Amino acid sequence: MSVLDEIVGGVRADLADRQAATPLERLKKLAESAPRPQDAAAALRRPGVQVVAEVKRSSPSKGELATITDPAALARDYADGGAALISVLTEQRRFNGSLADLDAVRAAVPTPLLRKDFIVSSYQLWEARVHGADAVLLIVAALEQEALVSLVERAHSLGLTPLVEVHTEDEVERALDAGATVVGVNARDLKTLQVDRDTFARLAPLIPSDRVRVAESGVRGPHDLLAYAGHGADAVLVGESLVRGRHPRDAVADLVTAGAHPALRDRG
Ligand SMILES: O=C(O)c1ccccc1NCC(=O)[C@H](O)[C@H](O)COP(=O)(O)O
Repeated sequence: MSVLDEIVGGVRADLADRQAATPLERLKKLAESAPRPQDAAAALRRPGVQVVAEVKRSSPSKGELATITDPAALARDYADGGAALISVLTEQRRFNGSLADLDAVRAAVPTPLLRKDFIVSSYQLWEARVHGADAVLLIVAALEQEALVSLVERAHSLGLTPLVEVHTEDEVERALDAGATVVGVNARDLKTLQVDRDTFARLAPLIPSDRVRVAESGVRGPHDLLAYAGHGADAVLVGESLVRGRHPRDAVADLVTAGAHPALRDRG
C-alpha cells in the first residue's frame, strides 16, 4: 500500500466519525452563516509570482517539522509578509493538523485560506465552507475521475476555488478534463515521497496559460521561486522551509519580493 493510500484510508475513517457526529444536513445549516468565500483564484492571478504559505506541523516524509502551538500567530506572520493565500493542513494523523487550526487562522487573518487535506467527499467541502476556507485541495492521484469531476463542480458551486494537484502528464489531462482552473504541480510524488523540482518544468507546458499554475513543494528560498517562475509558475506553495525557519514573516517577505520582480510582474 502506498503512503497516499494509507493516508486516505485514515482520512476516510476520521471522516466517518465526523459524519456520525454532525450529519450533512446540520453542516449545511451551519454553512448558511459562514462567511462568503473570497476569490482565491483571483488572488493567485495577480501580477508576479504569488506565495502560498503553509501551516504544516508534521509530514509523512519528515516527521515533526515544527511545534506550532499558535497557528494564528504563524498565519499573521505569513499575512504580514505578503502571502496571497495561506494553506492550512487539516489532516490529523500524519500532518497533525485540524479543523480547529483552520478556525484559528480564519479568525486571525483576512487572507484567503486553502483547506489542505485529502478530500474524498463533498462532506469535506461543506466542512471547508463552515470553517472559513476559500479554496480546497483536490489531489488527482487520490480520486477516481468521476469523483474528481463531481468535487470540482461542487467546490465551484459552493464558491470554493479547487486547487487541483497533479504529478504526472496523465494527471494534468485528468485535471483539465475535470475543469480545473487552478492547477498545482506537486514536485513531491505522494506515492514515494521523493521530491523532483524538475516535475514543474516538464508538466507546466501542458497546462494552458489561462489556468493558474502553482508550483508545490521543495521551495527552499527565493532561488527556487525564481526557478519555478522561469518555467511559468504563477504561484508557489511553501511549507517546510517556512515552518522550520526562525523568521517566517521575513521568509515570506523575501519570497514575495522575489516574485514581484518587474520582469515577473510584466509577464504577459
Ligand atoms: O509533505 C509530505 O511529506 C507529504 C506526504 C504525503 C502527501 C503529501 C505531503 N505533503 C503535502 C505537500 O505537498 C506539501 O505540504 C506542500 O506542497 C509544501 O511542500 P514543502 O514546502 O516541501 O513542505
